[in-house]
Amino acid sequence: GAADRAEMDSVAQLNEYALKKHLPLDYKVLGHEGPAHRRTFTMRVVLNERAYPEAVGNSKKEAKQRAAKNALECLLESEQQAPMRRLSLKNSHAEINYIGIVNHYCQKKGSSPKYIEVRRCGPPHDPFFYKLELDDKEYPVGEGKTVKEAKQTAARLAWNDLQEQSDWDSQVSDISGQDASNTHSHSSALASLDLIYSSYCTTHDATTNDKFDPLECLGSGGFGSVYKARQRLLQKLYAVKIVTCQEKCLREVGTLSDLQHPNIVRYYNSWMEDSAYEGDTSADSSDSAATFLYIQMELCQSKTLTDWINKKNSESPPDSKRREESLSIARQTATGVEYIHREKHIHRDLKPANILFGQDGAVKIGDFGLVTGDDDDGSLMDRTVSHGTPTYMAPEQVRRKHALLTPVCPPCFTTLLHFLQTREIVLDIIITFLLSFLQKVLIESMLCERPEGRPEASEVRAELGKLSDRKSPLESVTV
Ligand SMILES: Nc1ncnc2c1ncn2[C@@H]1O[C@H](COP(=O)(O)OP(=O)(O)OP(=O)(O)O)[C@@H](O)[C@H]1O
Repeated sequence: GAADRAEMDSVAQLNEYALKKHLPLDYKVLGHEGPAHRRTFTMRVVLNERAYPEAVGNSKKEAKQRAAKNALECLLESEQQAPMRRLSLKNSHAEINYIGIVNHYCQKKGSSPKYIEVRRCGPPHDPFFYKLELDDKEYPVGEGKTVKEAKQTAARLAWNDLQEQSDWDSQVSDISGQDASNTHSHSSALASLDLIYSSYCTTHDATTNDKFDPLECLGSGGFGSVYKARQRLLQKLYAVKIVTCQEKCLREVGTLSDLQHPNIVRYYNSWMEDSAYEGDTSADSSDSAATFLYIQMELCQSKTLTDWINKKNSESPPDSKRREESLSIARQTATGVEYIHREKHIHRDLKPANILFGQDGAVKIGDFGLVTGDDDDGSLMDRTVSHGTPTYMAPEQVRRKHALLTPVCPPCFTTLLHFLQTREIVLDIIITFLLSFLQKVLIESMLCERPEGRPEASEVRAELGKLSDRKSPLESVTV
């Protein structure tokens, strides 16, 4: 009836949406139940590598229609949650000025790119083919409806190859004549950011207002760099993370777009360029040579909790407010972790370097690159083992390496954060402060090797709340 038609429309609508946005769309059968004549099927939509809520139907067709409906509802909801825009995979090859990027690279390298027409035959509407020659090396042939488009494609393919080269970083730093490779890669990346943004924003109406001026590089991680950038229209400051797109980064974006909490770095938008999709949603994903993933986030202060701890440790005499501030940071972190767990995620790399502070000083948990779902397949140990940073791993993961922990752990307060590893806490702290009996009990319980023996993040938060109402032995002596 009408309901069926509505559901039919859902499949059609979702197909249309995916086609228009060039997003890979897949329907996964999760299982079936019951005898053959009364069998029910469970299915879910996976759109652009994102899984949507599952749906049950009396036939595969029905389950598919309902799954499409669920996905559409989620998409609609996320569209309405501006500015929390979800990852949108835009087929922006044509919008990114790869010729400009390659030119910029060549300029720095002191070499000149040559675009060579490969073959041109048939009637005038036939495509053009160009390849880029650089330093006597030829890069893959690019195709386009116009000469410009073919050259852009050739530049993109060359740019992808150039980045794959094992000596990519050193090449870029060598050409600058600077020994600090980082400095140069940063300025080069800043220029690329500017180029990419300029060309991207002038041609893509959805992001016309999102033009950014890159201001400075805030730091680099294993997968890319984070820049302070000013949105031109509103003159607002953001942090923009640019990464060569990998699974870890997509996971980070996927998670951040799900989470909205005062103690979690706020995500605003992200976009990527992926050469696997040329409007062909059935493209083989193994063929995907992703280039850049941009993640627009709230701009936090440049100092992390690591810096905070180091500063406090260097103060003499010790800061009398330290205990109070420590408890407040730990409480806010616990609140953030409680929320992450409630949303069925596990951070897996919680450590002072990944705890930032917002402009107002509030704690902001960041770097969700190792995040995992707590309903994923596999045991907790399987999912957490060999992930994270050894000093901050959960106790059961490092039980044979306790000797490592105590001396290596940053002194004082920091270990109060360890409970954050999926209820698992590592240790320490005890060294620096004269902790009250309650504090000791709390920390010891958080250090329990059995995950089930450790308190939930919510319990830790509550205990920390109680502790912050008490005066420390140190304070009672000094006051
Ligand atoms: N939203 C932000 N605001 C301000 N600075 C940030 C923000 N996000 C990250 N940074 C800073 O940028 C630097 C690089 O961060 P990034 O997340 O890329 O790497 P990482 O966490 O150091 O390493 P990896 O990604 O390899 O785990 C870090 O010093 C971090 O403090």
